[in-house]
Amino acid sequence: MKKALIIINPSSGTEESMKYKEMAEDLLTKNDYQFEVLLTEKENDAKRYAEDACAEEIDLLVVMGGDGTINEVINALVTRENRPVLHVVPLGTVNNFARAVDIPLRPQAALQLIENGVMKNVDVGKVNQQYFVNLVNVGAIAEATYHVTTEQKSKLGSLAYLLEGLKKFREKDVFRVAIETGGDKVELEAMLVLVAVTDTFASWKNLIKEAEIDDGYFHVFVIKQLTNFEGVAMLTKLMSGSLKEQEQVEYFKVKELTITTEETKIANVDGDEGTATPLHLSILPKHLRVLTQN
Ligand SMILES: Nc1ncnc2c1ncn2[C@@H]1O[C@H](COP(=O)(O)OP(=O)(O)OP(=O)(O)O)[C@@H](O)[C@H]1O
Repeated sequence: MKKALIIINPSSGTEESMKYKEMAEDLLTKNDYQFEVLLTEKENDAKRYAEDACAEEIDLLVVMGGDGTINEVINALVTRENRPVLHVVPLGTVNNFARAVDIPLRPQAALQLIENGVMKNVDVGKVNQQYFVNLVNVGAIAEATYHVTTEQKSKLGSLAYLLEGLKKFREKDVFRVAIETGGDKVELEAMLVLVAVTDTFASWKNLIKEAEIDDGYFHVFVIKQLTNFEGVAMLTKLMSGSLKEQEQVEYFKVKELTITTEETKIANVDGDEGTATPLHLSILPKHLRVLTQN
């Protein structure tokens, strides 16, 4: 019999996870899995459970939660030899990972992947000692994230970040940044540096149309100082997926890079405060197996 583990964060999103627990159990039983269910109670529980699952050579790891929970699990899986297939049931408010990998956003539909999902190998980014599957950013949006309250987040979802980010843009917080890649070094004045693995940003898919989750590259955007008018134009470009065509944007497509800022800046890694500059980034191509739709 195949072995599975279900990890549930009962506090994620609208807290409806228990409704889906039984559905997952039924589907796993029907598909010849022997399984266990573990509920998280606090930060790092999901990470610990996922590490144990690797040690026990589990075949399938079902994770029900938001991006925070998924991020913990991914950080547990990436360094292990025996990595189970990851199956995500999105229960968060933003669900960037599910959007990026084309996992249905309706939990009932996502659960069906146990039966009819296909396996996709996806890239993972490494930044200093941390791993990420979506986006690292330094500057306005990174700082905005810390000012968004839980209440704003549950009311406005990803829009809350965008609004706080725009406020920061208006404050014109510019910093000097050096981007080094393969022996080349570029120095720029920036308001925001984005390093994307996927095409999804703040819950919108196709915003970074250059990026494919399995192309083996980072897509790096350095957004230079903008006037208010340019800021609006840039947002429009961003919404149409053509950010790199904006004059105030420098774009790099690379497998590894180092980002150094004049003063230490905190980088936001997949939605959470992550690590401080300098950032050393490298891509692990097609490193994780994830269940997605046909
Ligand atoms: N039982 C629990 N009660 C409260 N917090 C928990 C519990 N279990 C885990 N956590 C914490 O909740 C954090 C965030 O959860 P998660 O990202 O899955 O949901 P979310 O915040 O609703 O989703 P999103 O990030 O999309 O808004 C986890 O990183 C963990 O620290």
